[in-house]
Amino acid sequence: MITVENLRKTYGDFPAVVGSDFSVESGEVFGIVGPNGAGKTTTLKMLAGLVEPTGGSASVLGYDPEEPAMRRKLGFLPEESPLYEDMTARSYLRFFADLYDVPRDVADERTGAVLDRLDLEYRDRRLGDMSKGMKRKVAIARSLVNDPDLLIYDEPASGLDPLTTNVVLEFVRELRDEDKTVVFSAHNLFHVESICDRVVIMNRGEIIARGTVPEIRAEHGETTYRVFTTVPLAETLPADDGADGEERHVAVVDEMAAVESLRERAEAAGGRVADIRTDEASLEDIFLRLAREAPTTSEAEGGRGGGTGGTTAVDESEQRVVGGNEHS
Ligand SMILES: Nc1ncnc2c1ncn2[C@@H]1O[C@H](COP(=O)(O)OP(=O)(O)OP(=O)(O)O)[C@@H](O)[C@H]1O
Repeated sequence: MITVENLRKTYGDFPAVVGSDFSVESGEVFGIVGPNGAGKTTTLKMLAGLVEPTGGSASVLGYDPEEPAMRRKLGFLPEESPLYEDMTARSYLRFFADLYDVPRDVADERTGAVLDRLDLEYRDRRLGDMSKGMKRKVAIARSLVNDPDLLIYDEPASGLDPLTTNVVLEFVRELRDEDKTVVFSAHNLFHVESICDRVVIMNRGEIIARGTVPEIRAEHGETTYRVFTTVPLAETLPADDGADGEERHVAVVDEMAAVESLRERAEAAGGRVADIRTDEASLEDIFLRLAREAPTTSEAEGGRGGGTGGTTAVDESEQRVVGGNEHS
């Protein structure tokens, strides 16, 4: 559905995306995750044909993303959805239906079903009078007006309250059940961890880890073991007594060989290992460690200094949605 090879974007001499390679299979929910300024939006805009890459290639739905035909088959949700404040949700969605040549009755039914699932009432309210969460729901409905197979969502749940976040993420998960493919970005790792089939983690323009969440955890996460013994050993600390009132001591180790060593020494001291608990690193832990450790090509080249922040100038091409028209 999507193949990306050595995709790059440089703004002036600033490398926003440095040689990305990944593919997205049909029917997947694929997450691009990273902190502010990591290059997520730039990547998504290149896939949506809204930003021209500086190098490399991307194939989306079998098209070069620059081809207008591709955009007609895509649903793109920008990070900040520009909405016409004076329009009602209903008239706004019909306006987009017209642009995509979708008959109004079909569009009304399609977007109405989306808004029902997203729990949005007040469809005749002015967009300017809607809350941020309500506007986001209208923008999501807009992304589906043309019934696309592929959805590219930039931070769909950013800035929403926890309840609305859950509604939106649950909706994204359900899109997969309808054989849609979803690529979305997030800086909140919890969002990706809960709904993505596969993930790439970006930092400072580069992909620093990839795979399913369990794969990333297996490759980059440190599993630690809390080993409870019934006798004190050199590296144990006192712990609460066991349920049976038996004395307990605990040591935290990060490899099975150390667990075995504790077992042997506990037994040699007349005790035993009473319990072992495994603590798996969260995606958040892994991300923080990788981000700390990752040397960046761009840094080596002196292009991207430290820090992950930066201001994001809105590219004019974001306004293009269908064909070469300027709107939205
Ligand atoms: N049009 C532009 N002109 C110059 N620099 C840009 C432009 N767009 C993005 N950048 C820079 O490129 C880097 C990557 O930006 P991008 O918006 O892709 O990151 P992001 O991961 O989506 O961040 P955020 O989570 O804050 O949206 C940032 O340092 C940003 O300032």
